[in-house]
Amino acid sequence: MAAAIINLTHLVKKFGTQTILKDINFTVVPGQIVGLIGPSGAGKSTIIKLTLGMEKADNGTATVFGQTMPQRQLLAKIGYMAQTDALYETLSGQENLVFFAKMKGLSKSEIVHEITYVAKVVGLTADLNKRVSGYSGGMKRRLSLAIALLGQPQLIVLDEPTVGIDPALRRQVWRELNKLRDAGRSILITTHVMDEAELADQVALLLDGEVIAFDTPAKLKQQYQVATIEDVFLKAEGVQL
Ligand SMILES: Nc1ncnc2c1ncn2[C@@H]1O[C@H](COP(=O)(O)OP(=O)(O)OP(=O)(O)O)[C@@H](O)[C@H]1O
Repeated sequence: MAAAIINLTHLVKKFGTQTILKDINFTVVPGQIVGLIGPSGAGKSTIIKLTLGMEKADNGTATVFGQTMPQRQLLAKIGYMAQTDALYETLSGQENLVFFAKMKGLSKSEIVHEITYVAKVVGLTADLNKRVSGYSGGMKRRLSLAIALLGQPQLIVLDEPTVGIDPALRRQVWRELNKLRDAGRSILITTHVMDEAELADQVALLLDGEVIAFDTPAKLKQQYQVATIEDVFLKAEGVQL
C-alpha cells in the first residue's frame, strides 16, 4: 500500500470541558477520495483544521506528507477549501485567482493555463471579470473551489465544497475530482449530502467523537444491511428505519 498522504492517529480535541474528538484514526492514501460524514457539529471541520495545523490537538498526531502541519514548504502541494469563503470581495474572480496562484508560486504561463482550467471546472469562465462582491453565495463557493484546485495540488481538502452548487455542476465537479483521483491525487472531502458520500472511495463516519466506520460505500451498506449511505448514517445514529 502506498504511503499515507494524511495520517491521523489517536487524535483528541477538546473545547473547554467538551471533548469533541475522542480518538480519531484514519488515513488517506494517494489515488483515493475519502468522504468524511457526520451530523452537524460532530467535528468534521475540526478534523480538517487539526490535519492542516490550524488547530492544535490535545492528544494524538496528524501528519500530512509525513510531517506535522503547518509546514510552509508543503502548502503548494495542498489545495484547501474552507467552509467559509475567504475571498477578496473588491477584486474580480480573475484577480482573486491570480493572487492565490501567485501565492502558490505558479509561473506566469502556468497561471494563465491553470485559471482557464479551474474556471471551466467550476463553471465561472463567463463571470471571471465581475467583482466578487456581486457574486451569489454559490458563485463564491465555486470560486473558493477553483482556488483550491489551482496548481494541481497532490492533496485536496474540501470542507463542504458543493453547498450552493446546483446538481449539474455538482456532477461536473465530481467528474473532475474522479479524474484527479485517477491521476493519483488524494482528496479529503466533508459533506452533508449523502448521495455525494456514495461517490467517495472510502467513507469515514464520524459519530460521538469517533470514526465508527471507515469503509467503501458498498461495504458500509452491506454491513448495515441498508440500500443507501443516508440509511447507514441514520442506522448508526440509532434511528429506526
Ligand atoms: N474554536 C472553537 N471553540 C469552541 N468550540 C468550537 C470551536 N470550533 C468548533 N467548536 C465546536 O466543536 C464542535 C464541532 O465543530 P465542527 O465545526 O468541527 O463541526 P462540523 O461537523 O464541521 O459541523 P457542520 O457540519 O455543522 O459544519 C461544535 O460543537 C462546535 O461548536
